[in-house]
Amino acid sequence: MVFVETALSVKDSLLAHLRKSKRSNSEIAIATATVFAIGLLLKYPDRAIGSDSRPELGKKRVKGWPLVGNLPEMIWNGDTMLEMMLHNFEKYGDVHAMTIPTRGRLFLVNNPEMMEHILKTRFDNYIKGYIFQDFSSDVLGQGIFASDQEQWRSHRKTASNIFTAKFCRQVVRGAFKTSAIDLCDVMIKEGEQRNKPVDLQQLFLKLTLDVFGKMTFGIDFQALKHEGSHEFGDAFDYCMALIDERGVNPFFRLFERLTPGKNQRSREAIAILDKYADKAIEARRNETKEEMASRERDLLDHFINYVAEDGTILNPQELRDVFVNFMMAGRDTTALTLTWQFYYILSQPRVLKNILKEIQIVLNGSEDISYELLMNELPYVKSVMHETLRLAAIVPKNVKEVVDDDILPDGTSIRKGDLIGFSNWCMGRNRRVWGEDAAIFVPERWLVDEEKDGHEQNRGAIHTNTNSTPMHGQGKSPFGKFKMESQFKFNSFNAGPRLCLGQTFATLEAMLTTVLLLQRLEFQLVPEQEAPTYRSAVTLIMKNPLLVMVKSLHREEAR
Ligand code: HEM
Repeated sequence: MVFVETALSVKDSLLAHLRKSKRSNSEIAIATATVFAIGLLLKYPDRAIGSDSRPELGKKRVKGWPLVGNLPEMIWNGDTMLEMMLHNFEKYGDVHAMTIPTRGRLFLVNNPEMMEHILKTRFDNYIKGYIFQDFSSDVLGQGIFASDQEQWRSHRKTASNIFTAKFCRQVVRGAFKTSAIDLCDVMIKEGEQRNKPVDLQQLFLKLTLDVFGKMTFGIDFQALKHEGSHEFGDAFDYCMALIDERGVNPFFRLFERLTPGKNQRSREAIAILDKYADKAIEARRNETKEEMASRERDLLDHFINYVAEDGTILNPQELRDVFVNFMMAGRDTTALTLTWQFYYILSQPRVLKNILKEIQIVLNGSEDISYELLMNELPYVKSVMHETLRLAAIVPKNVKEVVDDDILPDGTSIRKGDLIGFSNWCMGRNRRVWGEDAAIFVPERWLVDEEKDGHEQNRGAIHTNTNSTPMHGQGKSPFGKFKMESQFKFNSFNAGPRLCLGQTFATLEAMLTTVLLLQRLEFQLVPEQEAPTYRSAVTLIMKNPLLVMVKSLHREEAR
C-alpha cells in the first residue's frame, strides 16, 4: 500500500515537472500515459485490473500476470483447461482464487463440503447470475439453464411433471428400445456390411437427437437414417462451443467482432435452432384433437399449457428457450456418456468380460428389458456408467455468482460479486475424495457386497452365487449391489435443488442402449484408435471420432 502511494506521488511530481519544463502537449500526453501505465502495473502487479488484493487469502491466491491476472493461462490452456484446473487443485488446495479482467475474483473449489454449501445450504446465495446470462443469452435465452429464482422455479416445477417414473417406464419399453434397435441396424449397415469402422460418437449423438426430439417435442429428426452430419446437430455443436469460448474469454464481444465471419456464423447457427423450435411449436399448435388424443403428453405440452399464477402463458420466445435448453440438457449428455463409456469398456478386457458376463447371466439372451430390471438387476452395467461419469464428467465445469458476502466451510471469506467455479471432472479425480486410484477406471468401486450390509466396498470381489430368486426368470448378477454415492461427492449430475432433472432418464437410456448393443453386436476399437481427449465445449465432446469395427452376433435377429 505504502509502495503504491509512493508511486502515485512520484507520478504527480513528475507531471508537475513536465508542465514546468514547457514540453509539447503530445510529449505530456505520452508521459502521462506512461506514468499512468506504471501506476497501474504497480497497483496490479499480479492480478487483474479492477480486482481487489485480498491479502488475507495468503497461499490460496494463485499469482497472475500484471493487469490481466490469470486470463493468459486460461486462454493458453483452452483444450487442456480441465487438466490445468486439476493441477492447480493439487498445487494450491481444494479452495483457491484467481483473478480475471472485468470478472473480478474467481474462487475455485473442489470438495464435497464446498459443493454442499454452494449447491444446497446457501443455494440462494450462489446463482447463475449476470455472468452466465452475458455469455449464453443469445443461445439459451431465459430457459432453465440460464435462469434464477422465480423464473427458474417455474421452469423446474413445470418440467418436473414430465420426468416421472411412469414416463421413464414408458420410454424404456418404447422409444429407447426402438431407437437402440435402429442404431444396431445402422451400425451393421455402415460398419459390418461395408467392412468399415464406424464413429460411435457421431452415431450416439444421432441416436439421442432422435430419441430426445421425439420424446419431448414430437420432432422426428431422423438423424440416424441420414448419413453424414445433421443441420440441427451441427448448429447445436457450434453453439455449445461458442458458449464455452465466451465463458473463458471476458473480451469475447471484441474478439467475435474482430474475427471475420464469426458473428455471421453465430447468427446462422442460432437461426437454425430457432427454425426447429418454431417448427415444433407450430406443429403442436396446428394439431387436431384426434392427433393429440392419439399420443402421450410430452414436455412441450406441459410448457404450452403452463399457466402462471397471474394467469399468463408462455410466449413464443419463451417456448423457443424451453426447446433449446432441453435439447442442450438431453441430447449431448447421454450421447457423450455412451461414447466415453464404450471407450472404457472396449479398452479394458476385464471390464468388457464382466459386463458381458452380467448381461448373459441376468438376461440369458432375452431382450425383455424393463425399467425395474435396469434399475435393480444390472449392478455392473450401472457401475460402469457411473464410473464413466466420474472420470468423464459430461458437464465438466460450472460457475456461480455470489449474491452476498459469505464464509465458506473452510473459513475462506468471499464477497458479493465474486465468482465461484467448480469442476465435476476435477471432483471425480480428486484423490483426497476418491482415493489414490482416483484416476483409474474401476467400476467395482460402486459395488458392495449385499451380505455385508451395503457399507463395505467390494473392489474386484465377484460372487458366484446365482441361485437366488431372480425377478425376470433368469439369473442374478454375481456382482453384488450398486451403491450410489452422495450427490456432493459424485456431482456429475449436479446436486441440491438444481440436481439434473434427467438423471434417471439418462441412466436408463445409456444402460438400455449399452445392453442391447452388447447383446447384438461385437465391437473392437480400431488398432490405431488413440486414448481420446476432449474438445473445449459446454459438454465433454471427444476431440476425434471414436472408431470401432462392428460385427453382428445374431445376424438374423439384427436385421
Ligand atoms: C448422463 C447424462 C447427463 C448428465 C451428466 C447431466 C448433468 C447435468 C448437470 C451437471 C446439470 C447442472 C447444469 C448447470 O447447473 O448448469 C444438469 C442440469 C439439468 N439436466 Fe442434466 N444431465 C444429463 C442428462 C440429462 C437429460 C437426459 C435431461 C433431460 C431429459 C437432463 C435435464 C436437465 C435439466 C432440465 C437440468 C437443469 C436443472 C435445473 O437447473 O434445475 N439432463 N444436468
